[in-house]
Amino acid sequence: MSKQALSHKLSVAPMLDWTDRHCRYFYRLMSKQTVLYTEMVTTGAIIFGKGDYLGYNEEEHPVVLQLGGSDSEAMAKCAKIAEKQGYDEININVGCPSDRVQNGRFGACLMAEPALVAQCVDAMKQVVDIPITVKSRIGIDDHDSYEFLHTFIDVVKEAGCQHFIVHARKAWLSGLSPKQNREIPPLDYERVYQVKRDFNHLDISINGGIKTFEEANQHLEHIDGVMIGREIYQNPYLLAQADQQIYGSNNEVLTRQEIIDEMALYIDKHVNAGGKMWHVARHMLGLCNGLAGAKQFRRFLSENSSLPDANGDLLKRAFDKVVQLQK
Ligand SMILES: Cc1cc2nc3c(=O)[nH]c(=O)nc-3n(C[C@H](O)[C@H](O)[C@H](O)COP(=O)(O)O)c2cc1C
Repeated sequence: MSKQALSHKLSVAPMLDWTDRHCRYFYRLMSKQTVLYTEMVTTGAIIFGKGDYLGYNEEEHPVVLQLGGSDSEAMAKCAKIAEKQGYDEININVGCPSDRVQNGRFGACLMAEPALVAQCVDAMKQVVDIPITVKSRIGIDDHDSYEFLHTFIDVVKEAGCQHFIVHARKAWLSGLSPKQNREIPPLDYERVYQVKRDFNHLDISINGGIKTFEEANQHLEHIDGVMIGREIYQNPYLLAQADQQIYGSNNEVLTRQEIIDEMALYIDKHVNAGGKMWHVARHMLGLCNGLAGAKQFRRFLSENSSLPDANGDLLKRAFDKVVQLQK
């Protein structure tokens, strides 16, 4: 029996070097319902790597592993490992344009090989019960017609992928850095809405340039889910309103002070286990954005979180600077 698909009305995008386990723990404090994606992890790292690439905190559920690869055997092997670890879903990266990723034959270049992506989905579905989903672009390079996107979805859905997250900007596979390719060429939301109209029975999420929950709710009139990346990373306190504003729930909205207190405990645990405060605090620099003292908070953390004795108390002291300015 396949496990139930997650409710993806809102998700935080997979972001390499950003959405690690500490970042996701922080986000989960603020929203119980938003779906969280890991950074992309490659099949090579999981199968041959020495690090703990799949580690996460139990509190993070619902949490999705984003996998990079295109060898169906390796993808199936990793899917099995991830399911055993307790991940709620596995998402295939068909959106990253970087050269490094293209050399490994995964990421956005796979949009040109829908049969290969379908083969991966099929192999993975044969060995796990959790959903297998795909994150893609609307097109790549000169393959930017609606038919190209339609064919991609059509072929991959036949293998049993029921949920597609479409970044509404095409990928340039050469000539632009991945960073530049997150701003150029322009977004085309209408194209993603068209996918939903044509594949009404599939779950379709939209991604790219979404900054507020008002915008998100407008998209949700056309589409099943909204994925937000950079805006949440830069302004994480936005997430504290997500359960109420997106899911219509009565979950309590944590104050920044409550978040600081919880994260101070988490940092102490991490530091006592031999970790570094900065690895957690770096994701929290934007927590006070919009408040007087936000700059001081950011600066104090940046300057002090790498000191050898940095711990949860330092986070509280950083926030005290903000509290003083509110009086
Ligand atoms: C620092 C950074 C790292 C990213 N890493 C990944 C990744 O590992 N996998 C992926 O599918 N997309 C990755 N992306 C793209 C985002 O998931 C998202 O599609 C993109 O930022 C557009 O959404 P946004 O405008 O809401 O940020 C990354 C984006 C950023 C800014």
